[in-house]
Amino acid sequence: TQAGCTRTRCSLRAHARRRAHRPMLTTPGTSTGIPPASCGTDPSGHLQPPLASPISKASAAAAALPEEDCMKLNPSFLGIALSSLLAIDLWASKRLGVCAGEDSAWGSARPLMKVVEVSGHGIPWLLGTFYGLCQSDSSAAREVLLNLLFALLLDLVLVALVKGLVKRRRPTHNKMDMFVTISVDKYSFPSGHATRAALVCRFVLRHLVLAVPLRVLVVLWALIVSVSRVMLGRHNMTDVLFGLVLGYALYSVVEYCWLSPLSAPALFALWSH
Ligand SMILES: CC(C)=CCC/C(C)=C/COP(=O)(O)O
Repeated sequence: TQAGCTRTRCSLRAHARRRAHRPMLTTPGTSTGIPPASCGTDPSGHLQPPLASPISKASAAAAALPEEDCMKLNPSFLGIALSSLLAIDLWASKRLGVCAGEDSAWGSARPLMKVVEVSGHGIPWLLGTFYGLCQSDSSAAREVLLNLLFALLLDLVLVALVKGLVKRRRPTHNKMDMFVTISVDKYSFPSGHATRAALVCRFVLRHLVLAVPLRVLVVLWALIVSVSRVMLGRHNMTDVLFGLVLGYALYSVVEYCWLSPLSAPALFALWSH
């Protein structure tokens, strides 16, 4: 937004300079010669005399510009809505960070929340899947586990890319005492735990034959992992919500690119005993 404003200001100044050095051939106010009511021209279409205050000077400069430029000066509805949403997000996330420290309101639950954190961490999931893959003796199980491994790796890469692009800092109340992190994990958008939780949840529900109570437990686990990110103060709510959406969508990509002995014979040959 800052860069956008600076660009708009520069373009205003450049426009104003060009106009000052140019004989007026058309009616000022629009490039078509029709004066817009909002641009500070008098009814005959001439510029109003310059005003004393800096704000008035800025309005006068804007008045000398075509209508499109005047419109750029107005803050957009989308911009205001987005800033308000982010402000609410920061405020609510701080209030919900009840396990952010030992001295927080629910500080005694912090060790339990950290166990939940490890249950959604990339390392146990990667190692567990890899171990399962080495141990499996049925080709059907190998296919599922190989695709889970592919999904987990894809998730790690995608989250790292988005974190590196967005560069949103973790909440100020977060203590950086997380179990194994990589460099982009100093950023918080999106939550890697939430993406993984949604992805694994969809994957497990689709490919494992489980009794209903176990299916409910899997969904509850994904929800608890996600909520715990905000409670631990690791994330703002929007990081987690976006993470859940991303993980859910990522599963569709995995399903679309499903690896099978037909589509990736070399990969399956590697794991066949
Ligand atoms: C080092 C490996 C293999 C994974 C990193 C997992 C991790 C630390 C993700 C960060 O999650 P949040 O974005 O939810 O804090």
